[in-house]
Amino acid sequence: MAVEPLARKEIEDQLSELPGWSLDGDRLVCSYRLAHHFAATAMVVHIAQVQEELNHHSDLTLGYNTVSVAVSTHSAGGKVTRLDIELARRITALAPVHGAR
Ligand SMILES: C[C@H](O)[C@H](O)[C@H]1CNC2=NC(N)=NC(=O)C2=N1
Repeated sequence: MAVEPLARKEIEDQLSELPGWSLDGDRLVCSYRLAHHFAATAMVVHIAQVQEELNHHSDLTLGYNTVSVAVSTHSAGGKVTRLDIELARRITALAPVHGAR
């Protein structure tokens, strides 16, 4: 079943419950800072596990002690859908486990 792009108002409502996340063009983005490189790497692996579970994948960028995430739904023309909101919620929930800020 095709997943539909969310209306701007709906995205903004959802973002109000996703601290640190914002809309950058058509993508939801968030950047985290961690204590050191290994912690950042572990967070990337954790996010990858969740993405495989959801079958929905972000563009993930690993820095020295940073993790940046950008997500949109390819099959919806690169727009934000409920699948992106769900992934953002899951990443937000796992971030504190890694001490990410
Ligand atoms: C075949 C597989 O279901 C698709 O390629 C999935 C995988 N992960 C995906 N991730 C994202 N962000 N958008 C998609 O449309 C998407 N599609």
